[in-house]
Amino acid sequence: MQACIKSGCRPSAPAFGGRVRSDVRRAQVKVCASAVADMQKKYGIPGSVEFVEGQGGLPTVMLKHACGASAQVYLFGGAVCSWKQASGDEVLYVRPDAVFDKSKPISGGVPHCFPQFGPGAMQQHGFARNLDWEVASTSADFQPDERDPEVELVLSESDYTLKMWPHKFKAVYTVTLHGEQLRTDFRVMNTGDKPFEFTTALHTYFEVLHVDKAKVTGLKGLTYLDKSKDPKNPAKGTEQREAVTFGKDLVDSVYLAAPEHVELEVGTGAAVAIDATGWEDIVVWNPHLTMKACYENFVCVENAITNRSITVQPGESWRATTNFQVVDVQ
Ligand SMILES: O=P(O)(O)OC[C@H]1O[C@@H](O)[C@H](O)[C@@H](O)[C@@H]1O
Repeated sequence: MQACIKSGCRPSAPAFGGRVRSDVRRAQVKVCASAVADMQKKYGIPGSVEFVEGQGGLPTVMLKHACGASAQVYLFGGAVCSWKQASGDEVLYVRPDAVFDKSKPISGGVPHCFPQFGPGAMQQHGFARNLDWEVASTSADFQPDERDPEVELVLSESDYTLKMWPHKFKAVYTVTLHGEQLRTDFRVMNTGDKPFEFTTALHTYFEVLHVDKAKVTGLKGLTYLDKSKDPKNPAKGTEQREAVTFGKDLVDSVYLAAPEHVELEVGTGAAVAIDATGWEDIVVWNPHLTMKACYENFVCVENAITNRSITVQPGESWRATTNFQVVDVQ
């Protein structure tokens, strides 16, 4: 039997919020409706991959697995904003202050931090979560006996990105549903003629029953940088606890050279197992009272490259994958 994220359930809070000026919104929705229809015609796969308008009329792609699981990906930011189990239970979290008018990144789901995790020279977390990604392809192949719906998104340099980061690149992000598992594959290619460097993360927001009950396991013994007091001069330490806990204060730590498998217990008896390749660090973040309205409901566990920059030579690429799965707490 599949583990259920909400066993020991509570009613979930509405995931999406935010207001957009109505005239802006009407214009945006009109443009978007025809763009979405075009995408559906070109890339839609009946029953598996469907292009629909999301919040604020933004284009999204819905991945639907035969088991009943689904994922919704916004082209703005290339952000997975919903991942539901076959039961219909949501695993990710979108903050109530999230806006869907492109005035800022969507605060929630799985935003990209690229080409900078931050703090640093450019805007916090870079530009990839502020831009429209393009659909490169979709598929729904048997893997092996059911179809795995998949979308491949791409982001390349533009005048906007070149001003901040003077490099030619192609970022390719593939999101797949394999049964109830959510899989991501992120590749960064250097399409220019000089090497470049970047840091990056998948800034994943997970819904928890209550932050007091949430725990991240698998980090014991690791060196961490605690950014909660001074992000520019983090305090270094070694994690002594079997589980990182939350709810008493701001938690904002980067765990270096993290293992490929960590788990977030969400407080219901279920956990999200995160299996990664290519990522090196894990960032654990909960804003505590700096976000009074919602901090009790989520924890971010972020696969990241933060402590050193990745260098990619011209014509070469870097790659990292994640596999998210709901499991029962052992
Ligand atoms: O940009 P967002 O989604 O509000 O997230 C901000 C937080 O993102 C986390 O990744 C950082 O570790 C925190 O330091 C930062 O405050």
